[in-house]
Amino acid sequence: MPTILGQNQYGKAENRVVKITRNGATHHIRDLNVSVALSGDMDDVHYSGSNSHVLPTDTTKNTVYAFAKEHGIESPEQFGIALARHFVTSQEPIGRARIRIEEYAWERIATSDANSRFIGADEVRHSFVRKGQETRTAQITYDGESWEILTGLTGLTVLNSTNSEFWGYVKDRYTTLQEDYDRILATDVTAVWRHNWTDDAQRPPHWEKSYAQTKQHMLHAFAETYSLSLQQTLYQMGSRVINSRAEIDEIRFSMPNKHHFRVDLEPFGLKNDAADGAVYYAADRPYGLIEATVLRDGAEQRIPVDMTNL
Ligand SMILES: O=c1[nH]c(=O)c2[nH]c(=O)[nH]c2[nH]1
Repeated sequence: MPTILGQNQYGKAENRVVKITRNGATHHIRDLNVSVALSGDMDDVHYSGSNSHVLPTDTTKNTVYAFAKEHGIESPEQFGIALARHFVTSQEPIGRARIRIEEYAWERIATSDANSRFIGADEVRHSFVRKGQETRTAQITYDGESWEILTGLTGLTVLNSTNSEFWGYVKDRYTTLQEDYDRILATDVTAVWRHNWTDDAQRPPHWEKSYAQTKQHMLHAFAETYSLSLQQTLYQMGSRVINSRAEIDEIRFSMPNKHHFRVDLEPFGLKNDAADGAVYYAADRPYGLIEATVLRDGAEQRIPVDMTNL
């Protein structure tokens, strides 16, 4: 049977880069996981094994580390842009570069008052604790002409202990779920959003500020929405981001409904009402999985449906 080569890409995945920047005794840390995928005129290496167009994946790894040293890491987006531009513009056969980045956040360990009497303040400026919060993600794609910058986060765990109801749903012969007028709403937010910056001729967004504020808008919308379903909360979070951030046209969410079931304590003669402060069983699986994209009116839907399940 004759065959032909379809879509293909290659590169080094999951390069773990930790960059320390020293400002006197105060150090700064950026901790990234960077994956490179290159594509272009790669027929020969697949059909005949000729490597004449192949920049080794080992070289792409080295480039990631060298760029961290040479250019620093101002933001995952800036770093990904520098890398993608380099691969596409320096290698004739490479027409497209996709850089995926996860960033792990760290925060400084605060000195205890007792210790600061014994050690200089400077001595603790190099100690960090990994933040238990979200992982930041980025995917940068460049075809030599235009950019697509997808930023996101995963593992942002949030919980409302009230202001959530779920009732009025379809009931068929298999429905056993009781309507609930005061439940816990908890989820691990995974989100990916697309910036409308595509053109080198225009000034890019301030990536650091944009990320921090987008996350805040999501958190505020989660906390401030009186929820009748997780779907409604998701939509409120997306709308808040689109309405508040002019640089973002599209955002996609994947949010598990982390069910908390009120425990039946009647056998022990105990009431367990939400209104009095209840005891819940936090189930880990199965979980409802609510996923949707929220778009600026008129914008095109471009974030792939499965982008949030990588
Ligand atoms: O917010 C919810 N949305 C649903 O679609 C759903 N389905 C379900 O059983 N519980 C919930 N909760």
